[in-house]
Amino acid sequence: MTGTQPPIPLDEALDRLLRGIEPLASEHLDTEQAIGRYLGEDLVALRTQPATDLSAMDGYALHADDDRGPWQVVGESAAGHPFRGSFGRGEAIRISTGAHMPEGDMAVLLQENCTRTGEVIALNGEGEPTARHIRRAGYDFSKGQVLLPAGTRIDANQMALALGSGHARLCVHRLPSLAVIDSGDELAPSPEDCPAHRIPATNGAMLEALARAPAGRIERLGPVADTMEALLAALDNAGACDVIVTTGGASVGDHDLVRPALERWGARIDFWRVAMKPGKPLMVGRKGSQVILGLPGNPASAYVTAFLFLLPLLRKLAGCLRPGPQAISLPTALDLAPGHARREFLRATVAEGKVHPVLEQDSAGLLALATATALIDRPPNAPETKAGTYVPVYLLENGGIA
Ligand SMILES: Nc1nc2c(c(=O)[nH]1)N[C@H]1C(S)=C(S)[C@@H](COP(=O)(O)OP(=O)(O)OC[C@H]3O[C@@H](n4cnc5c(N)ncnc54)[C@H](O)[C@@H]3O)O[C@H]1N2
Ligand code: MOO
Repeated sequence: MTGTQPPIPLDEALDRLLRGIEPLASEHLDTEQAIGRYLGEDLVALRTQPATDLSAMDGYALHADDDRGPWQVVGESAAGHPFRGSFGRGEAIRISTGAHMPEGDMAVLLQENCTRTGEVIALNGEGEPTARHIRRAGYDFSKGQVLLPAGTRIDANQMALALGSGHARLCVHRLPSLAVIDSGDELAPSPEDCPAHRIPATNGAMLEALARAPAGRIERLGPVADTMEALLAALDNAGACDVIVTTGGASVGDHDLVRPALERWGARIDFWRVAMKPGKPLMVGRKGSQVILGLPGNPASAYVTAFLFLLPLLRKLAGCLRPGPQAISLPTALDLAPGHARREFLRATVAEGKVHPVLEQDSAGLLALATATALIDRPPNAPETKAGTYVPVYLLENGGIA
């Protein structure tokens, strides 16, 4: 490929990046250690829940056809301590929330709907006994039922389901390892030691933080100098990682060496330049099974391209079923000027159900980037868009996927 080809559309670029990417191998982990991993196989219930009918309320269990009272309280079913005997009409069992219902066609009388005198309860006019307060056996899930498909991310709530359905261990995919290489002679490693001709290196740390959830091990290499030797050495050091992401040096300047360095290193460049703003000089290469993403150096360009390309790539390697960010639709709070020929991602905030583009959209602006909590997705050559019109939006929290 050559650099003279026009930028390719974003959807094509994403398709070319993700096509053929297979999830990494799976392994078995203790369920509580599987947080943040993606299921390697469907989660199938090993037990039925609830295993028997349970009371959903504190009160009294009685026969469903015996709803007038009064009743003699002849026993108790507490959570973890079922009532083992039998009882007749005119009798009731004290029952607590989560306790086993006695066998038979039962109803529950809430304790606030009766008056208790010694061992006798009577209706107090506030409500009747009802079977609605019974949680039926298996209403939640049944043994053998597929509960979550392979590729689902295990977060706190999915972990609870896995434990509840009987899984002490889970089959989950390995998380990809990532090397982050930032380059540029102007980059100062320490923000406290930064003369005027330099700027603090921010992209490496930002990309590491952004990728922390879907990546396993992350290696930071850099900032490295704008020389072929320094870039080749960094690429050699990144050799064992599943994914390498570079930032800076991706454009056409005399010191933009990432592409020639990748080619010299033996990588095949799949494509370079995507019709998006920010982020045009995005590059994708491969060496064996390794994928290399070359992101632009401007911080907003690096962030947006990492959000739209790096995170989905890592998620797909980690076994995620739907690795791309999910757009929501929100009304724009301000008029949007006619868009650019490239598909544009406006940094924005969300408040009171509306999306507000931030005023500074320059791709080098750190302050505007730090203000943003969302991206507005503007199609190529978008017409002027009036305030109140619904536009597609990606929320930045959780990589836009939660
Ligand atoms: N003649 C042209 N010039 C440029 C074009 C073009 O098409 N023709 N594209 C522009 C676009 S779009 C972008 S985006 C930038 C991207 O350039 P590079 O990827 O080569 O990035 P650098 O030149 O190395 O840096 C750009 C900017 O970002 C700062 N930077 C870089 N790395 C970091 C870092 N780790 N932490 C903080 N800041 C970083 C760097 O100092 C520069 O200010 O190219 C345009 N030019
Ligand atoms: O399109 Mo570049 O990524 O902003 O400045």
